[in-house]
Amino acid sequence: MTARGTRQGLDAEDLDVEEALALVKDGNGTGRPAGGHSPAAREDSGHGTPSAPSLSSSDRTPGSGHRGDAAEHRHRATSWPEARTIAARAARSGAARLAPVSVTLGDALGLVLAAPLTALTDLPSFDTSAMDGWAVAGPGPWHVRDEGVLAGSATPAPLADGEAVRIATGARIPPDTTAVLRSEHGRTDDNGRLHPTREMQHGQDIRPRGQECRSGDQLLRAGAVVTPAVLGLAAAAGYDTLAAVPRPRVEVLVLGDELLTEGRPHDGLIRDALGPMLPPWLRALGAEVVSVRRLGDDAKALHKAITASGADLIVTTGGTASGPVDHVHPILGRLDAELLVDGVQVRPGHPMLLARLKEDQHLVGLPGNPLAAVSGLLTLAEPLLRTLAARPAPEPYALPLRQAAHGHPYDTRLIPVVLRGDHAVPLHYNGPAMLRGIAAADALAVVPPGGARAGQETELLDLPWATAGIDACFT
Ligand SMILES: Nc1nc2c(c(=O)[nH]1)N[C@H]1C(S)=C(S)[C@@H](COP(=O)(O)OP(=O)(O)OC[C@H]3O[C@@H](n4cnc5c(N)ncnc54)[C@H](O)[C@@H]3O)O[C@H]1N2
Ligand code: MOO
Repeated sequence: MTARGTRQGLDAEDLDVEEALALVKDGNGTGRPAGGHSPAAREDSGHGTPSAPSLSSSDRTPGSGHRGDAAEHRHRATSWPEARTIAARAARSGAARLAPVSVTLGDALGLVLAAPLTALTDLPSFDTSAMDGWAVAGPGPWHVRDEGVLAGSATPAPLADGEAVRIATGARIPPDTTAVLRSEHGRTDDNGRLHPTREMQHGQDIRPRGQECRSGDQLLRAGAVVTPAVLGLAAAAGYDTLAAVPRPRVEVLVLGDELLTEGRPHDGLIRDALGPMLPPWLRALGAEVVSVRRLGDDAKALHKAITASGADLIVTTGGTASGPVDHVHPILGRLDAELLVDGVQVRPGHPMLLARLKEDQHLVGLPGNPLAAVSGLLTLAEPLLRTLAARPAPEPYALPLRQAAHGHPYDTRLIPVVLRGDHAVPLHYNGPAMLRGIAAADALAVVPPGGARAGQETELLDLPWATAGIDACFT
């Protein structure tokens, strides 16, 4: 590690917990192309502060003989915005579209309506009292009937002029009622006659039948997201089931012989971070995760799992690069898959890929480094799943950065940030193998090639739970 790298490590450890998780103390200025650092210094760049561009190993060593590979990769790699567009477009092709299903209200939350929500009844479906009090006929004083009218009761007898009846909010209005007098606005005299204590308007506090809608009115358009409020409206309007776009079915295949599913890392083995992280994140992106399988680095098992899968989307983790046990590319080749995206000009995560396996089945290959996998998830899986689920694209938004963020010379960088006031504050620990930054983040900042100055408006990708809360997005 360079002196700079060591210094940054100490800086980070010297911060108190809040600061260490939150704020970048940077000013390093190492956003320069390869050549100025030893590879060891560049690897994770001192606790992953945004000080150095995450150049791939072949980029790092000019004249090492790998230069051609890097240039070739960059040539093939898709720009970050284009990769997202391609992923969304892949889901739009006719065969990929998911046929609408009929789901009970209990299962519809978060889905998108496949048909307009049309009222099956007038709302309210009968003239109803808006208040507790008396239904009255004509101007007061009134003679009050003995029996009152409660919500849910059958049609009450008509009122004669000068007559009143006790009525509850939501109860049917007796025929010939002219107004409802609120209980706090009526006084009964010694003879038991009811007097108004305020001036009254004709029809006051009566909700007439059809005030909100008539049977057949369109309440919501196809494409509306089913929120809790939509469930309430649908029930009120007479629905038991809804026609909705189903959640895309996703199968996760976790690759890597080095992965442990419990205990502490030991003997060169590490914990699988993606198995626990991806399923709930995919659900928050609208997917139904049908299975999570750990396949090790077994090419045959991977081939079999892909060919046997009936999922709309297969997500693999690891094995995207060109190491001896990186099987994803060779197997996609054997399967004659169409590589729609083969590498993206983004850091971390540039080896990510998107392939069409069948007309209605895609595969997103996430790199194994955990933050690189997050990058792939948001770059390729998010637009694909969102489009398959017919969800609306989030409105793009930007905030100024509190501190400068060093960019990669050619590629987009995604950097975890917290939102403080009207600024985005870049976080430490944003190296490709690190989750410490993203675990404390509210969003990812999209830093353009060349970096962003302090105060520069920077596009943000929200993390679903940061805005909606943890329960709202994992239904
Ligand atoms: N010669 C090159 N080597 C590498 C390049 C390159 O361009 N040329 N790119 C590097 C980058 S950038 C990334 S990212 C990785 C992508 O690697 P793979 O997708 O093939 O992933 P693996 O090699 O299987 O794993 C990489 C790294 O991540 C760890 N890992 C894998 N799965 C998990 C998991 N489920 N939970 C936690 N950690 C995981 C794995 O142990 C490795 O440390 O390639 C670079 N190499
Ligand atoms: O930096 Mo790699 O791009 O870790 O994914």
